[in-house]
Amino acid sequence: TAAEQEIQSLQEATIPSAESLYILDFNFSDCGLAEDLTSQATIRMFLDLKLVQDFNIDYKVTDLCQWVLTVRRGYRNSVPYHNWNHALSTAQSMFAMLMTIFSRLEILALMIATLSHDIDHRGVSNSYIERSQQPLAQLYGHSSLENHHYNLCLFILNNTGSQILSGLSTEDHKSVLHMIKRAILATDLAVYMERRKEFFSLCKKTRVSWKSEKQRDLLRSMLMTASDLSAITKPWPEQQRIASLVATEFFAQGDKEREEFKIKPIDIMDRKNSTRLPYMQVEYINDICYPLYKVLFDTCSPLLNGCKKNRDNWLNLLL
Ligand SMILES: C=CCCOc1ncc(C(=C)O)cc1-c1nc2c(CC)[n+](C3CN(CC)C3)[nH]c2c(=O)[nH]1
Ligand SMILES: [Zn+2]
Repeated sequence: TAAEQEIQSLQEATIPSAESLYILDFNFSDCGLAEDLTSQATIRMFLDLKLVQDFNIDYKVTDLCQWVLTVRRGYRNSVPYHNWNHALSTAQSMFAMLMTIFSRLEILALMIATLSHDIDHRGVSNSYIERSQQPLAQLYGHSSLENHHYNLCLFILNNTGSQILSGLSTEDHKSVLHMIKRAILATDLAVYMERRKEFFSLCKKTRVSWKSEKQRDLLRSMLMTASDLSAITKPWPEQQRIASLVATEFFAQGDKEREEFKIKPIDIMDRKNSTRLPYMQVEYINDICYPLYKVLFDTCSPLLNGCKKNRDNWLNLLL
């Protein structure tokens, strides 16, 4: 079949180096990459993080190739923003950020979680799903989308031919699945806004030893959000391209909320507010994004600088 063909050619492909794919750059943008190169870039990240050798992931016998292609196919390219490109750029931010602070097993969990964290996203938010009483809402209640993304991620990991965790000991397997679940559920912004208070107060302490599992779990969760929102740190032209994708998706949800629920959508999803977009963006950056990058990278770092520059770029549209 075409799918088998695709796996075959990915298996046989010579995977380009990280440098030639620019996946170590914080300015990385996936919009230039052809589809098959996005799968190869994913394989390259697993190879360079030594995940394939450390966890003897079956690479030649398709497992990793099939897993990557199955995850990629799990995203809907009909959705303007929450599609495979978003998953890849989220994983690429994590890849670029992964500090030596993390163990091999944590790196494995974070790379699988970033790539799988929005799988089968429908282009609508949790609140829309809860209000429309979709089966997902009955099934999961809160963080319904994130629970769904995790369950699909688990399903693919258990599928014959894409069991990239089959080489792990029972104990490692158990803890990596736990870390993946925590990491994917952490991408619900409501969860992030709640847990970041604790993280910010922790970081205020002069010396923080990221030794306790509880603190490491918190740091992994914060890095998931920092990766998930990393589009806000990209160079201005890329930022504007992404803004129109996000607007397309958000305004479509707003239209549906007006039509189906006869309610006024929240500002960011109301196309009637599109003139206030720069203002809403400055708010979004100030309230949600900037505080996280500031604390995470208090020294001047590409992500913090990128985010700061874009706040000024949006401010300029206001003046
Ligand atoms: C209509 C929106 C177009 C502009 O919006 C954007 N354009 C570009 C980027 C980017 C480059 O990351 C990001 C955004 C952008 N993204 C937003 C998100 C999703 C992470 N949220 C959540 C949803 N929840 C509300 C309860 C908070 N608010 C946002 C916002 O105001 N702007
Ligand atoms: Zn996401």
